[in-house]
Amino acid sequence: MLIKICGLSTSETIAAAAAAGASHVGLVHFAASPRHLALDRAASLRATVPSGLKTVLLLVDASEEEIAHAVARVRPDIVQFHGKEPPGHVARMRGALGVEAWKALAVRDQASLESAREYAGAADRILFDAPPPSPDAALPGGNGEGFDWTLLAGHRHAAPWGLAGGLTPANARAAIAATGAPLVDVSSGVEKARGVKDVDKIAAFCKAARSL
Ligand SMILES: O=C(O)c1ccccc1NCC(=O)[C@H](O)[C@H](O)COP(=O)(O)O
Repeated sequence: MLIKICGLSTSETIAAAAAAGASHVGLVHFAASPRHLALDRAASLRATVPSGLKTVLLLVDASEEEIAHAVARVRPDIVQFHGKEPPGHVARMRGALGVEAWKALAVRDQASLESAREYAGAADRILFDAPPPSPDAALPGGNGEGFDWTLLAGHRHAAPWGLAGGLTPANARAAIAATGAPLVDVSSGVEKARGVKDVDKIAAFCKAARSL
């Protein structure tokens, strides 16, 4: 089971994710987020990530120049595109930068699952996430909101994928059982306050995700 702990902002919580058996850590570079890291801070945290744990840099609707600059500064293994980036943009950046590209997509209904097919070949992984709670929400993700997982049951995926949105230590096992997700991604569900991670919740989440 692949486990991504997103929105980390201290070396202690990165170490806790590694100790708990996470496979990926996410660093958010998006000014409106309570988990936002300036590039210098993201680069210094990235340097503390143990080998074997992959670093995901999360960006939202950044320009090609901004993405190239961020990747050169932080040197992530993966860029997670969490805005409205079209397939061509994701494919171009993936080719130009030589990093893996993941695309987060909001799941509202069966049609939104089908739209993931447009990213096959462009993105290395699709993250199925909840839509933001309202059209004018400040964040497109990381809101602790879930969606109807049953939409994913039996879905024929066109690309590697993962499940995000409202996951917690208490529901991770049921979510994996319902969807067959090969990767789970959590942020709010392992926090003690908005933007502040809890090392015990990180450990509990990883234990639950590995318990099937
Ligand atoms: O975490 C943020 O602040 C954030 C900001 C802008 C876009 C995405 C963001 N987070 C994405 C994630 O942390 C996860 O990929 C996913 O949305 C799950 O979040 P959560 O429901 O909080 O577990």
